[in-house]
Amino acid sequence: MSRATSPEGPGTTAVVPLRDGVSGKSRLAAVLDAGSRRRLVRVLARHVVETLLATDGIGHVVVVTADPVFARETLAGLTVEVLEQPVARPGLNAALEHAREVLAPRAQGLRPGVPDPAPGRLLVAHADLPALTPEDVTALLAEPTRVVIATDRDRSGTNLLLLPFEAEADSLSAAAKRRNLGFEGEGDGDEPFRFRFGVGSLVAHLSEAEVQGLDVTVVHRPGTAVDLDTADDWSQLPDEVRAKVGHEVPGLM
Ligand SMILES: Nc1nc2c(ncn2[C@@H]2O[C@H](COP(=O)(O)OP(=O)(O)OP(=O)(O)O)[C@@H](O)[C@H]2O)c(=O)[nH]1
Ligand SMILES: C=C(OP(=O)(O)O)C(=O)O
Repeated sequence: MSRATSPEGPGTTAVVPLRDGVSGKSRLAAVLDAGSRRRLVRVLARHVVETLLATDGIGHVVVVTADPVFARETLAGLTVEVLEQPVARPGLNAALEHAREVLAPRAQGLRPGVPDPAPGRLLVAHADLPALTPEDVTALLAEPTRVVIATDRDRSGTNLLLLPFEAEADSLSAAAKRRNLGFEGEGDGDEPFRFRFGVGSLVAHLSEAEVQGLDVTVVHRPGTAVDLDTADDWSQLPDEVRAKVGHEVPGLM
């Protein structure tokens, strides 16, 4: 069941990055034609957004995409905000930076005057997690650390990432730590947590948390670990999840 969400409501803001309906799921091209891949992207994105909407503690769900028409069609009927990724900022990490820049000022004003035990948190959730449940999301939100990473099946990637909206007060020292660690192209301070999704993103995000002085928990749960990118991922899903997704995308069975 969907809960009503609004930018003014309490809770964590969830951001779901979503590609267009044409270029995604390329690693399944050998087993699925373009129409079926598009259908799959839609089915998975709806599942993730519905799961987030059904989770207590998620106050607002935002999808960031370069293809808002596809996203709106895909998510028709769901209480979700579609945020357009600027053409000048291509790629997954840039999409998330854009979303954070738009959403952070709103998050700061979520509940003026009301003490919040976990103010201004952002949850990034990939749009291709077929086994994700509200219980999984609740478990992430309940972790006591400021950063929570739900890793993927082989424990090298990041499928969900929970973090504070804002850079820590000591972000000047964060910039210095980055330079000490030999990261290139660093600024002078006031830098937020850098999104580093891509190959090896678990280690990259752990390094980023260290640079920011943020404590971190790594979570590995059946519902958060399988992002559906390959035929092998598909084979690892529980039977009931495969039956449900396979019913909607017949080419997968
Ligand atoms: N807004 C946005 N989302 C992206 C972009 N690239 C990937 N995503 C989303 O980020 C999440 C992880 O994507 P990936 O698994 O890396 O890519 P994919 O398109 O699902 O699959 P592949 O084509 O096999 O890489 C999914 O929710 C994608 O829809 C991008 O450039 N912009
Ligand atoms: C983007 C990532 O993974 P994938 O491309 O496998 O979805 C990641 O784990 O950071």
